[in-house]
Amino acid sequence: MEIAVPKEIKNHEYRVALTPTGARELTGRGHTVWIQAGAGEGAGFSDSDYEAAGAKVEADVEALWQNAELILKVKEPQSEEVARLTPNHTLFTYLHLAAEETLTKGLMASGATCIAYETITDVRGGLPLLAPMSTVAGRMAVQAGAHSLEKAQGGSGVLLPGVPGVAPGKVTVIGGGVVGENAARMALGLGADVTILDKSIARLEVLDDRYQGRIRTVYSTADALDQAVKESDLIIGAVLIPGAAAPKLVTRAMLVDMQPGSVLVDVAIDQGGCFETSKPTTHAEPTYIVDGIVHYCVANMPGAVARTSTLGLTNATLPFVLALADKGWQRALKDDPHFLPGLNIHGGQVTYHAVAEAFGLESADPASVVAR
Ligand SMILES: NC(=O)C1=CN([C@@H]2O[C@H](COP(=O)(O)OP(=O)(O)OC[C@H]3O[C@@H](n4cnc5c(N)ncnc54)[C@H](O)[C@@H]3O)[C@@H](O)[C@H]2O)C=CC1
Ligand SMILES: CC(=O)C(=O)O
Ligand SMILES: [Mg+2]
Repeated sequence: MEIAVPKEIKNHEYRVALTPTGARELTGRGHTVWIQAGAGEGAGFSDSDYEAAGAKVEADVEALWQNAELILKVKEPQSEEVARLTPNHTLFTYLHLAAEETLTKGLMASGATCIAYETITDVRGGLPLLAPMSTVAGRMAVQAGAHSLEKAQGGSGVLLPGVPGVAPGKVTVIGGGVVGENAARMALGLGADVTILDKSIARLEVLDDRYQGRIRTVYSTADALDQAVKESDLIIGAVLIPGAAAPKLVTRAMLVDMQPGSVLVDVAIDQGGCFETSKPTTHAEPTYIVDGIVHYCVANMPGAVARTSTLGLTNATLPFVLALADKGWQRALKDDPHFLPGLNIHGGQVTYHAVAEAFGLESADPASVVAR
């Protein structure tokens, strides 16, 4: 199969979708890998590293896309990339479509087959291609939040660990999944006073058992959210309803109850965000202030630590990439019931129910699409 790996073009996105190690696996099975010149540089891989793995380096981005059957990316296609997609392409990347109507319609119009990393499942009910980047983003969320609390960033001037004789800052994490647990672990490590809110009792049980009372667990209700808003120096938004737009859990009206200079880090921004006042930001300008509250809403947080993130992401994606290359998308999805929910768009139709629902569209059943 002809496989292309473009250089990412989203703001400050330095990850790459395939490492030289992955390229070697593919070329060793007889596939042709085209890597855009410089695509791996941000993650520490040179063009010659890819050439040594049997890949071909292509400087002409139009030719790269035109000749490919399978396109491997990290972030959702930007508008100039959507324009390059055709019905001959299978695109494998993060999509987060429920928050992006224009992108959804653009991908439908392209006729391409679009498979999203973030909706692939596993036997334990997890999201194995989201998890590694959620781990990174959760860990970064506390760094970003702690920095945003500094006065020069518009913050309240609270140091999360406190000092002897001065109480630590309070951190509330809404959503105790992969992002939430990793954020809580980092906040705990810093010495902050940490609470996790979740709707899942089973998840709260796991966290309670794992952290033995060092992290407070609270069932998420409107009352619990009101309380969190009044008390917290830093709130991290980490909820997810897979594939769907995030629920707005903190409204603008609630911000008046927060201490001025407190910080909201909305990691769930890639699914539209869980604070009413969130809007996507970039690493170039990560924060803004609404009603005295600092908001950090970067939709590609792991892009900033591209070396670690690329290695973590590609470890998880490689088996799926190999299946797509060896079998073609239809067989690969048909053979694996956990890969099948990755199919978000095919032949102009949305094939993921929560995405279709977000925009009032009809969805096609992915199982019948792959059976065709
Ligand atoms: N901004 C960025 O760069 C990145 C963003 N993310 C995003 O972070 C979000 C969280 O991802 P994961 O932790 O992997 O998901 P997850 O599925 O592991 O965890 C989500 C948690 O939210 C809980 N939840 C759902 N609705 C809730 C509610 N109303 N109140 C309280 N808890 C609720 C669930 O029970 C679950 O425990 C996703 O939107 C993901 O796409 C992930 C990586 C990078
Ligand atoms: C999950 C995601 O959107 C990212 O890693 O950028
Ligand atoms: Mg996005």
